[in-house]
Amino acid sequence: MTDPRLVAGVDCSTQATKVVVCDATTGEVLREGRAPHPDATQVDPAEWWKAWSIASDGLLDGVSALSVAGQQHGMVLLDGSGAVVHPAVLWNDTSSADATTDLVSELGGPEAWASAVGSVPVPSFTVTKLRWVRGAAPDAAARAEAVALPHDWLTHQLAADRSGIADLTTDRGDVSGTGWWSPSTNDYRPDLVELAFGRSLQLPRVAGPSEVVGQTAFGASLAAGTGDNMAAALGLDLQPGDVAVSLGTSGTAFARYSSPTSDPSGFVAGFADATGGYLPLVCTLNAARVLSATATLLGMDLAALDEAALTSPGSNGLVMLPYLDGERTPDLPHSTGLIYGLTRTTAQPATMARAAVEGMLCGLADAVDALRAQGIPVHRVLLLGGAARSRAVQALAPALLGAPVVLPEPAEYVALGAARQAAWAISGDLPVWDVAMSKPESAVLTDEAAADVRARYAAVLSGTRPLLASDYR
Ligand SMILES: Nc1ncnc2c1ncn2[C@@H]1O[C@H](COP(=O)(O)OP(=O)(O)O)[C@@H](O)[C@H]1O
Ligand SMILES: O=C(CO)[C@@H](O)[C@H](O)COP(=O)(O)O
Repeated sequence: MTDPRLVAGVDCSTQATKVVVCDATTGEVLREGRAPHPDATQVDPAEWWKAWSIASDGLLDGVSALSVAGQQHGMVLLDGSGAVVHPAVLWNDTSSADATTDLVSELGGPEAWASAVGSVPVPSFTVTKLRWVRGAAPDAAARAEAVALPHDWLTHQLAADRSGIADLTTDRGDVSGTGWWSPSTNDYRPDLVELAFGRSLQLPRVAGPSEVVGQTAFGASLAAGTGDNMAAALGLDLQPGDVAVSLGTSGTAFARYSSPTSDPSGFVAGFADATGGYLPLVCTLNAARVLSATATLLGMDLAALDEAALTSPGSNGLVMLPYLDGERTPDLPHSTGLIYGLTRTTAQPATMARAAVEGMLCGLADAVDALRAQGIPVHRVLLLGGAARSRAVQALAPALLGAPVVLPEPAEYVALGAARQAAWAISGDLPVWDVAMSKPESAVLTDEAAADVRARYAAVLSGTRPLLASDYR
């Protein structure tokens, strides 16, 4: 028996699957589970199914509707029977860097892409992975009949009432990160699939924002689902003037917007949201894991790193370019991290801890500035994701981001947004769920000191850009 008061949301993100079961009217979280994913940039989707099974174990009794949000962009290639033909290539896999350069130029350059699909592809975009797989795994490519995103695939696995790949579905939000769908025309560009892959593929049907797209074996209705950032926007109920800065595996800055954007510089991706609107977004490859890697380097845990960064009187000119996994924004897929400004004074664990927090936040400060440059109002920043739990991040963010910062109560906002979409799908109304907010730690940087930190970061980036762009291939 299902209970219309119980809805579930799933976040199949990079590092883990998280599941929440909520009260459909209030959004109160009643049950919660999570399970980790392998630490890799190419992952067998069966691992997501395994993680979902563990994370949802014992939680689903009575759930009447379910929605899946997923990490954006991952390429899941399926054969005619729906079997996976190659490990999913994730958003943070940079193997398609050369394919990206070729594809961007073949269509006529960044302007042509921005005008066709609202975004200039970087190696995260699915379209570049399609081109890459042709050369890297020709046998798998030859068997492929359909291409799906992580949330499309998991939704398809959960739907007990589908007969094959022709029944695959996606939504506007997630499909807007493929590079073959235009948010401004709401249409696929099959010619771009052919440009990348050399032939056509079955593409999922784009479901409406509050549509029911199937039924699970346990009797719940399946909502359309969406990309993880679009789901976070729903979970936070972002309003005009709100910018979310999410510090998870990726660093993202995004806002809901009433019209499509198109940034030929490639900084701002012109995505769609999960409600029928738009979600301009800037994404960096390096966020929370910059802090965990620095903690490992310094032989500290995250709490000690935090304490050290807060007690340091400043970074004293020590700059960390935090491109530990290559970087997406700026577009430097082959780059590595860089520490600049070592002296006997700055060669201290606390200074290094401070430089790591500052470096990560400077990347996001550039992201927020890029949204401003697109005309998006930034009245306040909502800080979320794993690394927003860091007290040092909370204290440094307002001055570095140049905006008042609020902290939504720690919660799984992607999974919550998916659950809210599930409630919408079965009731026909998008419920209003309260999000409790608090103020961050008192600021430890003056605006002047923050401007200095950002100027040094910008100078090190521009001075070393040629080296970062070409080295370490
Ligand atoms: N107090 C903290 N300080 C810094 N990083 C943290 C803290 N708590 C969790 N994290 C980091 O947050 C990350 C997970 O964040 P999350 O938003 O769940 O990521 P994702 O959605 O990409 O899986 C992990 O890398 C973890 O180390
Ligand atoms: O690629 C993007 C956004 O364009 C990433 O934000 C992914 O959607 C992965 O998100 P997390 O796992 O870091 O939440």
